[in-house]
Amino acid sequence: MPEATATPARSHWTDAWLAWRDRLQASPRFRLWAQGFPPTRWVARRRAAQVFDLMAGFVYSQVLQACVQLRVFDLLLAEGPQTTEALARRLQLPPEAAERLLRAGEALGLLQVRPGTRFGLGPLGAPLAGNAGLAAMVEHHAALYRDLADPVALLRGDAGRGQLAGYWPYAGTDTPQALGRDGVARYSALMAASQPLVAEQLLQAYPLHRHRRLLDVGGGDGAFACLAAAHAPQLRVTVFDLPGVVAGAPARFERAGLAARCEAVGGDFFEDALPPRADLVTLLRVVHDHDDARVLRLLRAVRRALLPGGRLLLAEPLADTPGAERMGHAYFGFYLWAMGRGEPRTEARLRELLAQAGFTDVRRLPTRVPLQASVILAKTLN
Ligand SMILES: C[S@@+](CC[C@H](N)C(=O)[O-])C[C@H]1O[C@@H](n2cnc3c(N)ncnc32)[C@H](O)[C@@H]1O
Repeated sequence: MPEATATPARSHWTDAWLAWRDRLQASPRFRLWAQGFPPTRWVARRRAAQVFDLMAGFVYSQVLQACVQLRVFDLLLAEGPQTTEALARRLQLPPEAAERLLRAGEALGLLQVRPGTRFGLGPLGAPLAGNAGLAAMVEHHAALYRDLADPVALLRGDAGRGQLAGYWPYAGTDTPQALGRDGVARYSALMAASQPLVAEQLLQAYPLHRHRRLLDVGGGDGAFACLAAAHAPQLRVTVFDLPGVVAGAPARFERAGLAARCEAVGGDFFEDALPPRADLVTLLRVVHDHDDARVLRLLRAVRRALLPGGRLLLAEPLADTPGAERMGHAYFGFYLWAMGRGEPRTEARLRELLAQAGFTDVRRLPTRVPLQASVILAKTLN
């Protein structure tokens, strides 16, 4: 391996103070003292619990995975609290194994012990019950979990093409148009199931009633197109995505009774012209999948597709979102690395890219749960 040429690190006036603080916090004697000293005791306990949670988080995720795969939350919502024995029979688990899972779920707030030694939904399990989008998200993490088994190999690129890269095949090819329906079916179903989580944030943040023609770029097989058309009865909607993906859209439009106002166009948004004359373009969970050069190409194509003064709505989880900091660089940073393309971006970085692509009046619109999606609105100059 060629030796990396290291740039000498610049020093800063805080270095000496921070080095002293680091040495202090790393010292076992100081830790013992801080754990016993009343004013610092609570900080020491909280830090210890935070470190433990980082260490054990992968176990918690797999407890959740087991509950979702076994449909524990759906069952408890439909049938109410149940004893361990009854649940063991329903889940087809040995009673001791069911007890282990249920107690773990209780400790994580997913389940709750109810009177009569029965288990019911806990405060974190209840929102998952009956939520097909969240369940699909949790289940597809099985692929990422396998890729993360050796995180250093993943970072060094020694692990080869991983499971997640296979899940999102467009991220590993320069000819995504060639992907057939089979290759895109799994992720398209996941996106359709989880799209309401994004749409509910976006439609609350930005009413669509002032627009006439919406183009949903990278819009999958039309899940958002349907939600938007149902939300705004005056709107005509075109969904643009890879041919293998949009092939499923007409049937969705028919089922929703929206075929008269919704249409689907297949193509590669890096190579093909986008359908013109939209007064609103949406890019939902699309930009973070691609590197800066591709994003610029896409944004310029979007600008060309918009009528003068048209708007772009970009919705995706942003890095450095207050209150959801871990979601950006930690979760999406590793997720997209395993996928093989893309990166989480801050609002500031997206603003730069939008300005370079010829957009103006860029605003972040408040959303109720920015963890699910942040929304950025921009206007075309021409
Ligand atoms: C993460 S999914 C988001 C789907 C949808 N917007 C949603 O939020 O449910 C990204 C979408 O971009 C599409 N896509 C990726 N590369 C593309 C390309 N070069 N041309 C057209 N669509 C592409 C994918 O097929 C996929 O449907």
